[in-house]
Amino acid sequence: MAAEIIDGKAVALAVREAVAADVATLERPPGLATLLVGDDPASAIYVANKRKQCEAAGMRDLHQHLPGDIAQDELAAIVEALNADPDVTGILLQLPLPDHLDAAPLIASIHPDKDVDGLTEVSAGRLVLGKPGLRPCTPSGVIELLDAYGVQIEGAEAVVVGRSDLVGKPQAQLLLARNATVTMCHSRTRDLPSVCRRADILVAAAGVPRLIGPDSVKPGATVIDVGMHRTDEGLCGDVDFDAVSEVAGRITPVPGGVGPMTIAMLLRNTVTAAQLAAVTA
Ligand SMILES: NC(=O)C1=CN([C@@H]2O[C@H](COP(=O)(O)OP(=O)(O)OC[C@H]3O[C@@H](n4cnc5c(N)ncnc54)[C@H](OP(=O)(O)O)[C@@H]3O)[C@@H](O)[C@H]2O)C=CC1
Ligand SMILES: Nc1nc(=O)c2c([nH]1)NC[C@@H]1CN(c3ccc(C(=O)N[C@@H](CCC(=O)O)C(=O)O)cc3)C=[N+]21
Repeated sequence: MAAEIIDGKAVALAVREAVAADVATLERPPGLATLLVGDDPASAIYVANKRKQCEAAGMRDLHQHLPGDIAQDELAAIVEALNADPDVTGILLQLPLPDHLDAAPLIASIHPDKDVDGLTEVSAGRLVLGKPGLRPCTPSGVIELLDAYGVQIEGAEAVVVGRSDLVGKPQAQLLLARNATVTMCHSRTRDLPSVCRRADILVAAAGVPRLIGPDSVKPGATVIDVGMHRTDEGLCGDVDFDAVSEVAGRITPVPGGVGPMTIAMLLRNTVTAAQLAAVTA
């Protein structure tokens, strides 16, 4: 039995329509400041998509394309100016940055109520403590997909492969907050396939092309592929899609799975940030 394909494009479209409806009820359109430093081609495509969808949802696109040789203190000053600017609802610093820049202090300096990527220390703390706040886009998009397909999270065995600050760690926290039994795997995990086979919900975010094969999947499990790799044959994920589809109950494709959700949740977060700003104004 082939697995049901989880259609991230369709769910993302529904989220964006709901966001546009929420934007229409706000007094002022939210403004999203995307910062793209340098000319990484993949980042340029992502940021272009974010900007296009931001405008389509009725929000203001406050993009800045900065030179690849910008100094750390210049970039820090731009973030500070955006923090202070009431027209700026959300700030997104596209990663990775060029090698001479240190991303950590820049991310840390983003005002937590404008942190639409959910990457600041305050946002991470709010997530862990179960307080309202802005959640990282990719893992919250994964939760949205699970909900859209009626996958039961409460009580489920969830295994997350990867423990990055951007994806794996917040993914585990979000699943835990929904009462899954969560296991986190990483590069030092002994016998990854046997741990993965416990999963009712398996989230692959290791950044290793086709790391997850059919021997790592319990029959009927829901498999979510966060990985994104450009190969000569096109895009692929961290999951061996063709082989795993024969075992899994549901599976996300790459492209058309988690990727579109990341952008939809960024727009959702921008509306949430506008609402947070309205409360504190
Ligand atoms: N679709 C989307 O919207 C997005 C997709 N991505 C994609 O998701 C993937 C992961 O991204 P990100 O979290 O930023 O990546 P990172 O490289 O920051 O983290 C990778 C994690 O996977 C672990 N890992 C690496 N190799 C293995 C292995 N062989 N077995 C088990 N664990 C392993 C690492 O372990 P350790 O900690 O021990 O080093 C690390 O925790 C990438 O392909 C990225 O392109 C990322 C963001 C958004
Ligand atoms: N500060 C920051 N926040 C991020 O959220 C962030 C980042 N930096 N750096 C890089 C990763 C990667 N990322 C993706 C966004 C959209 C798609 C996406 O739309 N993917 C489409 C395909 C796009 C294509 O064809 O290239 C899909 O999977 O269908 C993928 C990956 C966000 N990231």
